Amino acid sequence: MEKDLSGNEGEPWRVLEFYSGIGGMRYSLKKAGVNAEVVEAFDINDKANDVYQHNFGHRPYQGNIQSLTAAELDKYGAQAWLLSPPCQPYTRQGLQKQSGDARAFSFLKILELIPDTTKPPVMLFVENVVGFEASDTRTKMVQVLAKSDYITQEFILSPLQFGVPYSRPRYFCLAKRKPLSFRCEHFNGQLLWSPSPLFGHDNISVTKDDQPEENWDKLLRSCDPVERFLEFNNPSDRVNAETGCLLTKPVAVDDFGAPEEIIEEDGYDSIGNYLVPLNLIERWGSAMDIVYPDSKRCCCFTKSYYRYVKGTGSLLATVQPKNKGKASSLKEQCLRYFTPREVANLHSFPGDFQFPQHISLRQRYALLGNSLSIAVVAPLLQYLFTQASRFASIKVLHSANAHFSL
Ligand SMILES: C[S@@+](CC[C@H](N)C(=O)[O-])C[C@H]1O[C@@H](n2cnc3c(N)ncnc32)[C@H](O)[C@@H]1O
Repeated sequence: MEKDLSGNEGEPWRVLEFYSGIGGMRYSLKKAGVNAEVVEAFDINDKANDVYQHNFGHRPYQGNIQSLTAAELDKYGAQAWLLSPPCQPYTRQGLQKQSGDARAFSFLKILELIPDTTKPPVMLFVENVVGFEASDTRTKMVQVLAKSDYITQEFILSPLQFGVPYSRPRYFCLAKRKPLSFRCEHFNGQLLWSPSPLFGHDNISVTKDDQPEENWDKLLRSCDPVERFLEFNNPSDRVNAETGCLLTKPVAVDDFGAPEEIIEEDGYDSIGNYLVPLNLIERWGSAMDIVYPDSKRCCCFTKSYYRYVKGTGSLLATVQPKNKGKASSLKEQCLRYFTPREVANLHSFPGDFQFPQHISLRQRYALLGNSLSIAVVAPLLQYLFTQASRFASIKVLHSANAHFSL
């Protein structure tokens, strides 16, 4: 029998959110319908913390996670830890130094504190880039967790598998401390490439080899079109090919093709801020990933979107040519950047998520690029917080939820 998502007989689960950024995990927890309270969030970046505070009314602990001690963590009495550590040590574009990269140290340090805490968390959730699953950091993580009595299930999933026209495959590790168990126990210790266990289908093949291309084609067809995620999508917002984008004044670009940030009089709400300058199209057009309002897929937005065009995210053609693609002149297609609100929409952030006014356009893109897809993380958290058997959950809750004081 499955337990509902409430914590300790109606009491919320106490959760710590490490590497909180702009709060993607916290939004996902809310969306998952988990009865949980984020008792503290941790991030070293003051701009990320400004955004988090603006939306949640609480400023995360601003400091290096590496310097936290087991005694400090004990004070929070948390039963679940959510972690999205830096991904640069594992990205294909990076040096792939993995656990040897200084940016990986804090994550391993925090995991190694688990046996030293008096009440270790009963659930953990880790998010990272594809590539992490083959790293020595992942090997060390699994060893540390196994030693402390955790069982794990790992996933590689993309928003495309949840109806969102957005390719952002990411690695996830879900861990539970025995005697807690997963709803689909026979996937313990496996790396799964399908969300089907999250929906209670435990008889479906979920390995990488079980995902033939025709399955992906089918998935893409079932996604919503990109236009559903646009904030400038009325005919009057579409840039006029003859007047709009051709009038765009050439914008100064740096050596990498990054346009200077020029904010139009009416702030970030003007479509004029997002037009791709013609001189940038002339220089970098062949490297651009272009999508249309009716497209069913766009590329992952990274933290360098708007600063560089190559491999950082898609551009939107606001004028649909007769022949899509680069055969038709890019200049006629009136290319524009996706706005930060549109990137947030593709990350499935709620409509009331906002940036405080002082966060610049580049900072907005950088913070969003570092964040995560709520459409993917929410069902994973729902799966994590659902216990397999009433017996197991009651037993653990008695030991894990004894009263804590802050
Ligand atoms: C991949 S992002 C996570 C973003 C977050 N999940 C969100 O929804 O925005 C990693 C975050 O970890 C923070 N960070 C990196 N190293 C840190 C450290 N040693 N201590 C505290 N925060 C750190 C960065 O500032 C960044 O916001």
